[in-house]
Amino acid sequence: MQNLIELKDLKREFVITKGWIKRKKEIVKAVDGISFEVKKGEIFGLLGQNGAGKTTIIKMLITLLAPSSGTCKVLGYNTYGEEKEFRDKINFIFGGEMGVYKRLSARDNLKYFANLYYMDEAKANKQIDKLLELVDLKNKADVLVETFSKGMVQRLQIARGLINDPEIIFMDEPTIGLDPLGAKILRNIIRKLKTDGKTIMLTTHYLYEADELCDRIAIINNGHLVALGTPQELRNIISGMNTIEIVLEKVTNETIDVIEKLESVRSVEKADTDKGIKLIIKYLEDADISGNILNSLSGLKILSFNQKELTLEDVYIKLVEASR
Ligand SMILES: Nc1ncnc2c1ncn2[C@@H]1O[C@H](COP(=O)(O)OP(=O)(O)OP(=O)(O)O)[C@@H](O)[C@H]1O
Repeated sequence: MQNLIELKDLKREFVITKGWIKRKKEIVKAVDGISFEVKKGEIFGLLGQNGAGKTTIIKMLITLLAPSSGTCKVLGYNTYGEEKEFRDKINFIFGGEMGVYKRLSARDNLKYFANLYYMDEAKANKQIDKLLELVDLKNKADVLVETFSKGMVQRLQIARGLINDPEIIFMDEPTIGLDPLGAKILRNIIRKLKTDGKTIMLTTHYLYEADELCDRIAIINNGHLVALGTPQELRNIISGMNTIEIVLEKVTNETIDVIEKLESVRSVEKADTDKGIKLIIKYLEDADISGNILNSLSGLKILSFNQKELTLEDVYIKLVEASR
């Protein structure tokens, strides 16, 4: 499959000044030697904590920021120096940002952005109708954006980002600040874009969202690539451990000792919760251990028993902690 994005040993530094009296210069290595490729038609996720370097990567890809060194190519062109060759074939959507005009209607906003691309009027009108339909704003097309909910504004931003029918769409936290339903609608639109053949790179803090949407995920920490793969491949990196969560009315330390000593159990954590005392038991994946655990709890009142599969969150926390 064709690579539409290529990063090779990409770096970006910022010089910041610190201190009031003794002003001192410091170098921040926002992106510190990152390499990966994104294939045509992929939904590729960048995941990482605040300050990991995600936005800096996106900004270099969309030509807003020059790299300090390394290769940063989009559609085969260098993002710095050859930006004119591909700028009209990409677009970006920043979550939570007001990239649309509140005093205009949805349709007039899109007409304005179509004009910036010198689109022919008939072609623009056709594209606008198609996009309003895609983001489910057809009924609100001629209503002022100032009356829109956050979810509607964000859907309009998606339409704005698609006005030039880009091959690649970059999205920086597209669902930030949306309620669960609004976020779900947006995720469905992103999926639809993939089926229409678009390539999408997005950043998100929501692990569930990355797991649900992305074909592949890059986990970034402190400007470094910590892991890269499909959600399943990432889960496999730390596979080998499963979790059972049990909530009990009460439990003694002796009982916890007994569970800890069971073969295959690797750790037992105790937490006081509103619902009772929760035991979080980590054990080797292949072991069939629930029967032994239940035996050691005989006579105790079990309020809930939950066998949990490994989530992307477990992987993320483990990898980010290991990379510190
Ligand atoms: N213009 C700038 N000047 C100085 N430092 C910057 C600048 N832009 C980013 N940084 C620093 O670079 C690092 C990476 O920032 P970046 O915004 O890329 O992180 P992020 O992963 O997108 O974080 P968030 O999830 O909070 O948006 C941070 O330490 C940040 O403070």
